[in-house]
Amino acid sequence: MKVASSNEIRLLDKEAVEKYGISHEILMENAGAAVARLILHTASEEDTVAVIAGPGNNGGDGLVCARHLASHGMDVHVYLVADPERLSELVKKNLDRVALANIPVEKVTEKNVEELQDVLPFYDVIVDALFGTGLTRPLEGVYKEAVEAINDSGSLVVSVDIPSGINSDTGEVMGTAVKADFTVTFGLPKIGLLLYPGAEYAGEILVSHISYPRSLIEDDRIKVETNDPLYPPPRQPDTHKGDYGKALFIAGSKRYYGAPMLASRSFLKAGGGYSRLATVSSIVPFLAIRAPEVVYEELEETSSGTISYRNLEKILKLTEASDIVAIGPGIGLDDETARLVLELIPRINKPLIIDGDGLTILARDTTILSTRKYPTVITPHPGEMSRLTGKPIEEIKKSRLKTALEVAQKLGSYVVLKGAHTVIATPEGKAYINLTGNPGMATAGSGDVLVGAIAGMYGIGYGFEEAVRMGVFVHGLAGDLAAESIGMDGLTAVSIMNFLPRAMKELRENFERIYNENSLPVLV
Ligand SMILES: NC(=O)C1=CN([C@@H]2O[C@H](COP(=O)(O)OP(=O)(O)OC[C@H]3O[C@@H](n4cnc5c(N)ncnc54)[C@H](OP(=O)(O)O)[C@@H]3O)[C@@H](O)[C@H]2O)[C@H](O)CC1
Ligand SMILES: [K+]
Repeated sequence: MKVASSNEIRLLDKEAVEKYGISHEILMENAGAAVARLILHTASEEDTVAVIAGPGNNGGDGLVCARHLASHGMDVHVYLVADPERLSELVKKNLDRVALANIPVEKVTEKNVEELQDVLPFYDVIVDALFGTGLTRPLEGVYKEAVEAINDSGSLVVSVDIPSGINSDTGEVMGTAVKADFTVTFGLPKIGLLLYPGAEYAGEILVSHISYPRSLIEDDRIKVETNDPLYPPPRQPDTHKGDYGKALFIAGSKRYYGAPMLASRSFLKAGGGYSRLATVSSIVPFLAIRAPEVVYEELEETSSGTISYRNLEKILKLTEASDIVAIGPGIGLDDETARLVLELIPRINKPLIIDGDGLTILARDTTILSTRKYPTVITPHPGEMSRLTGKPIEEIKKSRLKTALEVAQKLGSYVVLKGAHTVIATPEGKAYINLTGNPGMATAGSGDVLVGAIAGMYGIGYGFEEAVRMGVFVHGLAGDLAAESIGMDGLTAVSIMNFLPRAMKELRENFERIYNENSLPVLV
């Protein structure tokens, strides 16, 4: 499903009216009715409802909702946090309709806003219709106090379009924000609902298309989408291991032999066919015990136990017999090894995954990617992204989508910026926000399993972009299945790896359910 910025949704809003003859009044009526429908599905008709309406169209949606709930016999009160004289004509029209339907309306100002703290707890349901995509600055004064009263109420909170106070483009909290149980968002989901902390404040998100024409919902001008799963390519019956991809992992060192094991083994667990690990000879005997199904290529090592530059030609030869190559997990930062990595990246004539220390080394000279003729994906966590861009981590965490898109464009590479939620950006300027995964996956080695999962998706036959997307999707799904089975606390990278087969089985056998459980529900 497409995910819109506030500007894009305003553009779609404008085109719905100007190109498709759908008036703002119809859009607002559908929006308010959608929120009412959710409440009628969720609460009981005996419940009492407080609608907190703000000064703009978000408030207007709230007023429409109030009218629909009242017509179902619910006990509804409107608290108008706005100057009625400054309302737009359409919002004023809906305020008049509310008054004409004898729905009590109380004006909230600085003088009486603190009373909300006392009265809101008596309502079963609170509709947060203060601000939506028109929020332009941090909430202060009466609005801030209204939000805090909503959050302190203990009632069921339903936010209209976006929790008031959440920035619809970045997910940032602007001063303060409503913590909703549900958010009904209109037209298309907003980016700020899918990026933290907005994603946490939104509660359960439901989308209502409010009669937007399908062409607007699927408009290619909108470059961000949720990372919805794609059905896996069929596994042919008469196959041999080579059919599911031959992957080469250039990884590991005397100090880090967990990473190469996790990456090369996850490739097989995700369905890949033939996994080769080129690593320092001193750790091969240990790895061979833990991962006997991986084929090992022993490499000469430096005095610090990392892969020596002397292996350059041998490694290039190995890449020729591979379908996809991954470089970096646990490879270390030894100067000689770094020189080898910088020499290999432009000369590996295969699709390439660069991860871990390989990214820290790449940060020394990202221009080497520009000569590559084959697709590349980099899989940084925010710290590695900070080294690649020179931007502070805090800034990256606040602008994950923008940073991923910028770097993908600049490096001509796919970017997987890990974290909640992981963002995938393409060199063509598209982005996917992944919805699988859970906090338990923030564990050492999780990224190494992701490398193997991406390579495995390519191995089973997805195209490169699809393999990157689906690697992220199944990695998160495996983490979710693992958490379901053993809880989040004890979730380790090995647990995630061991649930990759189950994730693939679920994907093949219960695709519809997996799809529905991991994409945004449309409110009907
Ligand atoms: N997308 C659609 O198809 C539909 C959207 N609808 C609803 O419309 C809102 C967006 O409505 P809008 O009127 O643009 O803005 P808001 O209602 O979110 O905000 C109202 C005004 O509040 C002012 N503002 C902004 N930030 C603050 C602040 N921190 N403190 C005080 N006031 C603030 C701002 O006006 P200013 O002139 O003061 O800047 C806003 O304009 C969308 O979210 C949907 O709910 C349609 O109703 C249905 C279709
Ligand atoms: K809102």
